[in-house]
Amino acid sequence: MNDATATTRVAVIGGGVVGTAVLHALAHRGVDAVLIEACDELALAASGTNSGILHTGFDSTAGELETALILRAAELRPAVLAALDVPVLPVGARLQPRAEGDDAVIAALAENAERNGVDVEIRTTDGALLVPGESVTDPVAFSSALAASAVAAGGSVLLDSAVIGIDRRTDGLRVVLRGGRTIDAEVVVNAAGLHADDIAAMVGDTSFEIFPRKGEFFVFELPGASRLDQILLPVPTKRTKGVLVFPTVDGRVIAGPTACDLVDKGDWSVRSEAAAEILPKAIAQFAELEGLEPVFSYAGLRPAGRGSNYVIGSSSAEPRLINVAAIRSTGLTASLGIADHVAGLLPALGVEPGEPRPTVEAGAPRTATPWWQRTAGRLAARA
Ligand SMILES: O=P(O)(O)OC[C@H](O)CO
Repeated sequence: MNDATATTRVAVIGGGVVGTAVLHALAHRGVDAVLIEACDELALAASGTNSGILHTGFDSTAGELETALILRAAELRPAVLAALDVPVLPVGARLQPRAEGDDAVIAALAENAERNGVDVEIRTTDGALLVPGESVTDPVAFSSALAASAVAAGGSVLLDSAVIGIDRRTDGLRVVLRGGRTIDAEVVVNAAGLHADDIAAMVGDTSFEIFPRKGEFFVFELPGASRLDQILLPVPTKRTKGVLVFPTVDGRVIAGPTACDLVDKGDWSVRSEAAAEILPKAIAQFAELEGLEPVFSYAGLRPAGRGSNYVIGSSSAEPRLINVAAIRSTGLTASLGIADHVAGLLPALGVEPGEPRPTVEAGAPRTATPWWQRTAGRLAARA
């Protein structure tokens, strides 16, 4: 697509896990679609700096759109992952009671899991909540493989293509890229993560605001034969799942994240106080971390909505723009469900997707450095 103006039925803005999942869903339904990403690689920013955990939704609030899409994603994921060469550790999670009152919280979480149809068990020996369906993946490989599969199925990806404007036309929207190229589309999907509010504002939609909720992580290498073969969860709150300790697909252990509300969408630094916020909580859950120096640290920025969560639907200012915004850290988990939901919004806008076809096989790109280092390193270099 080197022409100054290209035409597609659906333009997807944002090459994170949500945008790539939407492109994947559309391409596999025979919808002509182009993904537009500002960076020169996919899944930098929020998607490449999260935990990489695929949650089950055991603790999600029943009845919310976020929960419905997490659960829908869980139905769709096995078939998609079977076709994509993405590393996944199906290790399950454990929430250990530690304080007075935790038993009651665990009992309530187990009831919540049952409402959501998620398998959990309260271990009789110690009251721990076991969640066998939780797993760990590489979120960059996950996103890249979705995009590669989408391209193999007929979709297109434009990298290094920052969107600087959206113009209304009689038959759709014109997306204007830095450098002057344009993409004409009947429908535009706004999956721009941290910048979804900036994209919506281009059509006069100021109905939601995105702010960065920083999550810092510390990476460890365990000595000798020590290993962690489960995701360790603290008691979650509505705002955060708290400080987790979990194994990575490349054999390390990560502790984090913090949850620190910021203003600057470009601040990917790890704050000096982050270690004190993370390490005691991590050691309380996994004593083997005591005395170990982290080998790396990184910060992710969750695209949090100010007073909103999972803002998905046609913009009030311009129906042909579908916002997929305020997708917090569960976006990796819910991405396939989100994409399925977005595909269902298209017929009302005159784009009729076909029946979904099986995912076209595609490999995840192999990189010399692990995803958490590559992405954080790129962001630091750009800062
Ligand atoms: O703190 P939360 O709730 O945004 O969750 C962060 C976890 O790392 C998600 O895997």
